[in-house]
Amino acid sequence: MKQYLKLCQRIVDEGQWVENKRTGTRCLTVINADLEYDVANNQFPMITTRKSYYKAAIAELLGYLRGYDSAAQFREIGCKTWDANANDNQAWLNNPNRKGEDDMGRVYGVQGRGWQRPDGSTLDQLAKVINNLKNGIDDRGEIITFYNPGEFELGCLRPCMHTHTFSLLGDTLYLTSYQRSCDVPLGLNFNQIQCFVLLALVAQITGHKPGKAYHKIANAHIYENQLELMRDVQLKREPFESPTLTINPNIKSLEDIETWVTRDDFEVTGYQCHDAIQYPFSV
Ligand SMILES: Nc1nc(=O)c2c([nH]1)NC[C@@H]1CN(c3ccc(C(=O)N[C@@H](CCC(=O)O)C(=O)O)cc3)CN21
Ligand SMILES: O=c1ccn([C@H]2C[C@H](O)[C@@H](COP(=O)(O)O)O2)c(=O)[nH]1
Repeated sequence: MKQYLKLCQRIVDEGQWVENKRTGTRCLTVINADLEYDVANNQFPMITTRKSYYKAAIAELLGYLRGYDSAAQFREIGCKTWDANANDNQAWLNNPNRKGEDDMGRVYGVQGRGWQRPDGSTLDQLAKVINNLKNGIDDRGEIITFYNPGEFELGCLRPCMHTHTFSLLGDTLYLTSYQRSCDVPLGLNFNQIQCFVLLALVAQITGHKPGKAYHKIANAHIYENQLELMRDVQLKREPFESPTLTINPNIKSLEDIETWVTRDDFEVTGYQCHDAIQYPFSV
């Protein structure tokens, strides 16, 4: 939690204003942030200086792992975060590749589970990584990437947290996640949780101990219409201790994740937080 507040304060103190053409809203911006989550000791990185909707963040991750491509599928599992980008983003609405209401196109999990090869077949990146890790193999390329520049025009948004690298050292599993663009008040609250849960979950289904998750961010920003709430409200609050996360131990395979797991298979204990803050969202 301290590292999150430190990054927010750094943006407030040292950030530079950058115009953003896509949203039309300027962002106070810094380059390069490194965050770390201690999954081994179950220090669940939930924001405590405002209410965090962690179940929606986990549902979003489950949707990515299942290869969802529609905001309706995300809504069904308890996550509304893709409604705006699928249905209110003018550039996407004008894009002839959009297949209708709620379509997100070839983003995130579509690339992760069905990367298109030139011969028309598809590659399931996630299944490859999980199979290898289950068999104790780390080929130094246990990488899942959602970033496919050749298909950007087929999706509503380029992936933000775009690449996840798993590393096995003895019987401990590590994760390094890369993010190109980060909405620190809104998105990072979700992304921290997702890095943690991705490592904890993959460790559980591949039979390893989780170590640390390393989260590397290139462009970290606060939108102009979020700045006052961050600077004058959230940053004035004292954080509480991190809660812990319990994952249903019956989750044992990728197939379980694909078929029956829900956001209610994840429970947080000892979460104490300040009042909710509603940050504006830029589409
Ligand atoms: N400008 C922007 N920021 C983002 O963080 C973001 C995007 N766009 N587009 C794609 C996804 C969608 N994400 C989102 C979208 C909405 C919330 C959000 O509204 N969160 C609220 C309430 C969540 C709830 O009620 O479930 C929050 O207070 O955290 C969070 C992440 C993250 N990404
Ligand atoms: O997981 C996510 C997804 C998105 N974001 C934020 C980062 C940016 O503010 C926008 C995306 O805009 P681009 O113009 O495509 O960079 O969404 C996030 O923080 N986390």
